[in-house]
Amino acid sequence: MVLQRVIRAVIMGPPGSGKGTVSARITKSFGLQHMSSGDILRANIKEKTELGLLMKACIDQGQLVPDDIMSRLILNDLRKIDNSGWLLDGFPRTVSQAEALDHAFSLDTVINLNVPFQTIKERLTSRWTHIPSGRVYNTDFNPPKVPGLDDVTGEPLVQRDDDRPETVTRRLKSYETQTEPVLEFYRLTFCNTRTMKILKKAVFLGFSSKGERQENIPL
Ligand SMILES: Nc1nc2c(ncn2[C@@H]2O[C@H](COP(=O)(O)OP(=O)(O)O)[C@@H](O)[C@H]2O)c(=O)[nH]1
Ligand SMILES: Nc1ncnc2c1ncn2[C@@H]1O[C@H](COP(=O)(O)OP(=O)(O)O)[C@@H](O)[C@H]1O
Repeated sequence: MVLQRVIRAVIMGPPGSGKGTVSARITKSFGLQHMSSGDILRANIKEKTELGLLMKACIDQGQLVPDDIMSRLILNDLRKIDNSGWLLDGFPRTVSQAEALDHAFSLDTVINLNVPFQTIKERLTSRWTHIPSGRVYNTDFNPPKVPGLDDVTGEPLVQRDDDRPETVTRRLKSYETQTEPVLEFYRLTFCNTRTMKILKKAVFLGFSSKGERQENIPL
């Protein structure tokens, strides 16, 4: 099904909660463009751009890229694709980024994946990624057809440097302190300033601890 009107949506959730996996399904079903901040940063690292070289150490250590750099990068890219609908994955990660996005675009929906940290730690140790496309696999949940190779291109899969257990712990901590407040920001923004029409459309999606069940919880 391809939607006729432009939909602007954000998908949130801790690292490893399944944002990339779920985004691929949503964007295919609804004809939206998928924009992943992590994929954009990893493409810059792979191509050894100035930004990629500067940000690699920060990302490998599980720290967030500075807000001003990130907001400029993502908002510029969004403006280029804004004539079609989009689903934003990995941005905003701080309240400051959410405010920058809010000044530039009006969102229709925020989706939140609620997955316990212990489940995330297990998932990330078995995550394998095809860096050029951002496709992700999992040796338990959705293994590639040929072990170690991407289903579409046949190119090798890698384990991300920042999926090491000690870095994952740091990223989850940063999620708690810097990103969870963004959920509250959206609860307040949607409740206070949007019209009832928009409010009715806004949903939070909840997933069970195993990530399989789905609930629609109106804001
Ligand atoms: N068991 C299980 N694994 C999942 C599910 N969704 C994603 N995964 C796996 O968990 C890992 C993290 O998912 P990913 O989409 O990369 O998460 P992101 O970091 O939030 O974008 C990957 O190895 C996925 O294959 C799910 O619903 N159940
Ligand atoms: N919006 C953002 N603000 C700051 N840093 C970001 C942002 N998006 C991605 N990054 C950096 O890139 C890393 C990987 O991001 P991402 O691929 O979204 O990982 P995951 O979904 O596994 O958390 C983050 O840990 C962080 O260092």
